[in-house]
Amino acid sequence: MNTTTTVLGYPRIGPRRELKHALEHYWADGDAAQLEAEARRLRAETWLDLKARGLDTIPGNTFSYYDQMLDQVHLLGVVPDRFRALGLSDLDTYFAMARGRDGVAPLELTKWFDTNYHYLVPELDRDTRFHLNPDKILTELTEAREHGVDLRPVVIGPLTFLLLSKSTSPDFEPLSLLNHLVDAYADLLAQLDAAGVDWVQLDEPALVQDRTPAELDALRRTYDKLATLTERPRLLVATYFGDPGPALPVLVSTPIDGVALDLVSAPGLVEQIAALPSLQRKTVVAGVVDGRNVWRTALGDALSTCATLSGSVGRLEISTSCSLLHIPYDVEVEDELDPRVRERLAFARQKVDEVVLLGRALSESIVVDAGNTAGRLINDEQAVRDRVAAIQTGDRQRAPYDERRTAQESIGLPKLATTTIGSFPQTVEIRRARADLRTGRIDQATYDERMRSEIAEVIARQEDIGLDVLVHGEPERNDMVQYFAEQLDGYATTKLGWVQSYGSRCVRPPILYGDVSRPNPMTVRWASYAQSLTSKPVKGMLTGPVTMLAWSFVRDDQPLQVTADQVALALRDEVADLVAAGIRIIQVDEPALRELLPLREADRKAYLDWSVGAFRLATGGAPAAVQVHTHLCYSEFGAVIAGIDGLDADVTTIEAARSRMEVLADLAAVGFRRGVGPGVYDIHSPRVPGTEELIALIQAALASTPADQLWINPDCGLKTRTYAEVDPALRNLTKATQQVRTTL
Ligand SMILES: CN1c2c(nc(N)[nH]c2=O)NC[C@@H]1CNc1ccc(C(=O)N[C@@H](CCC(=O)N[C@@H](CCC(=O)N[C@@H](CCC(=O)O)C(=O)O)C(=O)O)C(=O)O)cc1
Ligand SMILES: N[C@@H](CCS)C(=O)O
Ligand SMILES: [Zn+2]
Repeated sequence: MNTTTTVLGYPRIGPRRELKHALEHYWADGDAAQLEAEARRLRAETWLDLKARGLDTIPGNTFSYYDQMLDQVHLLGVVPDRFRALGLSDLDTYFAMARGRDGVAPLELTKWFDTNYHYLVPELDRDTRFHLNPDKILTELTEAREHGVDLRPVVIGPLTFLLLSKSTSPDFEPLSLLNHLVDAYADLLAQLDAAGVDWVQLDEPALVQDRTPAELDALRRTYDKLATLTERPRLLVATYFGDPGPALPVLVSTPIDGVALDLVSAPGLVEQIAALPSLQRKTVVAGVVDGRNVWRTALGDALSTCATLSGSVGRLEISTSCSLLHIPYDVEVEDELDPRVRERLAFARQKVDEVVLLGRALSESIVVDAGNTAGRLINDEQAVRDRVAAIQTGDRQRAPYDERRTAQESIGLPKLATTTIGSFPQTVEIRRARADLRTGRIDQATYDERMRSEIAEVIARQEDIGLDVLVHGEPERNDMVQYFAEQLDGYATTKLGWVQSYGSRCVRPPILYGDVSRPNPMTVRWASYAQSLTSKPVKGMLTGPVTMLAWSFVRDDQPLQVTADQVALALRDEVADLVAAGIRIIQVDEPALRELLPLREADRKAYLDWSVGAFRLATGGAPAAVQVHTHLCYSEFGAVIAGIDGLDADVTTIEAARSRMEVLADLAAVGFRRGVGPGVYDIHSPRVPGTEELIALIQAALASTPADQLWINPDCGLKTRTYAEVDPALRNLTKATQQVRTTL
């Protein structure tokens, strides 16, 4: 059987974060030619590498200077007026939309489905018209041909584009622009056809979420129209991150040429494929290699899935389940990883090799090493599993809130208590100290001393600013997840396993490969040092179990719920140690609580049960007099309001500045009565909020939240900001709070 191979997308930040460095140079010195040359080099490197590895079809337009949704805004010519009015070059207009400029707010940044990648949200209104601008895609086609490579351009499909866009006119639904948008796609397809493109990939991940009958009808109309055009390449519609459910029969009833399906997150699709006769005339791109986790594929299982499918489809193409954007480039460079862990891993390059190997095995009937690593758990700790098995309901239950509230009065906080979320700016000096420790230029004692002096400065600054609850500033943390993973057994971390989070910002998700336990306290020495410098309360600062999983690559041999409880028990021990060290307030961050929420409503309750349960297990041992805080950010919270209440934290700080405090009304609606700190300072923007503006936000918050319940704080941690921004912003925050207090 002639089976071909492909991947749905590829990382673009560069194996050594070359694009990050080129972007940051450009933003500092404006040398566009240098940035463009580096981008061209990275694109060519990717295409040639994929070709050399033997991939049959190479995806195009997977490179982006910042984000694929932002590219689509440029492609469709829907740049909001406020950016056009700046009169900048195309490139600088693009970056202005991503980062803001001259007091103009950027597009909103939000999470891409249930991943840790952030996209920029297109803004559409009732007057929006599309003006196609396909130069980027066409130029890349030409560039690739110069290297002897033909690409399958990847663009976001029209449905997903509209469903992820934001309406900026009242009573206006972006979906009402569909007819105009489909015309623009028709024009695009004609131009790609004229450019000699064979296949184009339209990504429609929005189909794996619950869709209304009207949306399914829009789906049918869209692809009926696009697929009956005479001047077009062959159309591959890709869904990923789940099961398209009722959207699948609708989609395949249209005359599109192929469909890509994620058989890793939805293995049940294999049976559905067999039951859809129209697929016997189409190409099915079978996502059998997990594109978003790092475990080697069980090749024998994947092979038998492909063999089953081959009888039910017109043509089979082997692929990854989704774009490889979400995993690092190359495990081969990770020479410090425990070999027992490393041999179980496949990063993007190795996933491509797996896809190619599967293709050969099917086409040439060669035998592959089954590669099944199941049953070879490393760090198999019976004691950890026994402890999880022995968890009692009461372990997730603190004293009643009223009792806690009375016990916590001794902390002595005013109404409208002010605080920050934890991190202070990660300065060049802090990062350099960590790099110097890594390369041996300084020793551990010197590094520790530098961190202590940073903590002392941060404490003194907060006292001077007049904040009520202080933090130590998290200078010692390279990342809020990696820092803990480095200290927990059962977790590995990488040297170069960078994954793009947004724009030039990257993270190195740790690898949770076995049973998790905490050999030693992880934060106590920093927290107690900070507390020793002040009579004001210092918050201990931990990352919660759900976020520890969401921002890691997690073992897939047991339910997430069990792994979450293992991490929670390690954190519970840390909480106990912080309490024993005299810390009276402990924050357990769960910014990813919303992110892991299942894409379909039907799966959400079970998720919220275990995720909230894990948080409560981590915090359940805190005595009544210890105030537990949590912090959530990066999303809209409507769907998890009951979960937030369920966390039972004494104080919840939450992103709100950009949503104008709407979250408070949602919380009030579920009878939320514990402390709440809606962020009044949007830390995602370099802008310093003025005192009057902050007073207005605090007063808006007081409209739905009583003063003795309300906290005043920024939206999120300050690590990405500079002191020139943070210092005046926090001074305005305390000043605004004092003024509002006089009116209470
Ligand atoms: C809160 N967010 C986080 C998410 N996921 C996480 N895992 N962590 C998060 O904090 N998801 C949602 C959001 C996303 N937001 C951000 C915000 C900022 C960053 C970011 O700044 N990333 C840094 C890398 C951070 C890091 O790991 N730093 C290390 C290594 C620093 C480094 O690059 N060192 C250089 C040498 C530097 C020198 O010599 O001066 C080197 O090694 O070459 C550290 O501090 O030690 C980034 O640079 O992109 C990410 C997500
Ligand atoms: N404590 C962390 C939370 C970020 S979501 C910080 O302040 O950076
Ligand atoms: Zn945050």
